[in-house]
Amino acid sequence: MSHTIFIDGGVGTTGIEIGDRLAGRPELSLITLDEKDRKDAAARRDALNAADIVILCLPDDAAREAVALIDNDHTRVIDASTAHRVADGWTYGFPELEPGHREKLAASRFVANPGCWPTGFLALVRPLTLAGLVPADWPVTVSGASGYSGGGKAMIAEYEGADGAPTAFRAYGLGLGHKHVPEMTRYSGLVHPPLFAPAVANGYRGMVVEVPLQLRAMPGAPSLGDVHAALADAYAGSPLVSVASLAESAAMGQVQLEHVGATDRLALFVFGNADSGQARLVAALDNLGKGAAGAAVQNLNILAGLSEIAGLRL
Ligand SMILES: NC(=O)C1=CN([C@@H]2O[C@H](COP(=O)(O)OP(=O)(O)OC[C@H]3O[C@@H](n4cnc5c(N)ncnc54)[C@H](OP(=O)(O)O)[C@@H]3O)[C@@H](O)[C@H]2O)C=CC1
Ligand SMILES: CC(=O)N[C@@H](CCC(=O)OP(=O)(O)O)C(=O)O
Repeated sequence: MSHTIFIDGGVGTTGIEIGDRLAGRPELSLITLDEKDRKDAAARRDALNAADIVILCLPDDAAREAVALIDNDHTRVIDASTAHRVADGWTYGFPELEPGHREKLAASRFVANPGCWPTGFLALVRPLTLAGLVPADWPVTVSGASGYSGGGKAMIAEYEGADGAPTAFRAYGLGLGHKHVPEMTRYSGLVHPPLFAPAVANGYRGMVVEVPLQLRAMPGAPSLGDVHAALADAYAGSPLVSVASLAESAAMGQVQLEHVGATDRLALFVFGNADSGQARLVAALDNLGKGAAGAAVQNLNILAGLSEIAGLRL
């Protein structure tokens, strides 16, 4: 059976990455619009309604408009923007979130693809709240650095353009109202918003997301082994998410922005010091891979009942 797909915003940073992953797959047929039509509401309406599955790679307002242009009762939507991530009627597109979530996604019509930062954060924290190792009211912090393609065409131009004044590293989100915090809070199972301290590094793609934990101060003072076991159990057999052993992590001693390269993998590490009872949990991913395009294609595969990793970069 062939599935008709339309990528709205197909020539943007995320849209191009998705197109690359869908190319040459005989089970999919792609609707594309000419350059002159790609922002034309009538042309987009036709394409949106002709598709079995649409992937929205648009700014938030344009994504809301695209959903409003769909006037049939069957086109299924995967929205890569922030517009619908905590909206009623939408399923959060992180299949690994918790047991049973993949099945919920497979039966959904409207899927909101996670943000890149929440992907790393939730992968580290959700198994720990589920296991009761991190209490729901624990004050959690998440920090990290992202490649500048995380900011789309505008930030790429800022770093690569002739007038660009690229800096090696900049902290942002300093007002603590980053748009990813609501989805981090809701899907982690935490009662309070995590304190989120992001930064951009002068590299095109890749990100390192870190959750530090003062294990000795937590109820039951969980060990590094307890934390590692909960993560390893949660992702056992996962084709995309890996959890390094404590020994591997300790031997590695560092995680680079480029750790997974241009792939759709998500690599998790537990670092720490058993004597001080402190841990640094780290997720490495590609913001354009599992952080955006890889997740969108994984969700498309799940919705269409295809192999979950078809077209993905392993
Ligand atoms: N970059 C990343 O790492 C991630 C991005 N996302 C999300 O994915 C979405 C796309 O981001 P990204 O690809 O980075 O952004 P880009 O700015 O690179 O691409 C957005 C595309 O949408 C097009 N567009 C804007 N308005 C309309 C419209 N009304 N109709 C049709 N097309 C329109 C733009 O056109 P034009 O080319 O003319 O500007 C552009 O091609 C955003 O919501 C972003 O938040 C999610 C996770 C990670
Ligand atoms: C480096 C950088 O600026 N990154 C973006 C997030 C990229 C992403 O996940 O996008 P959406 O949530 O918009 O879909 C930011 O922090 O706003």
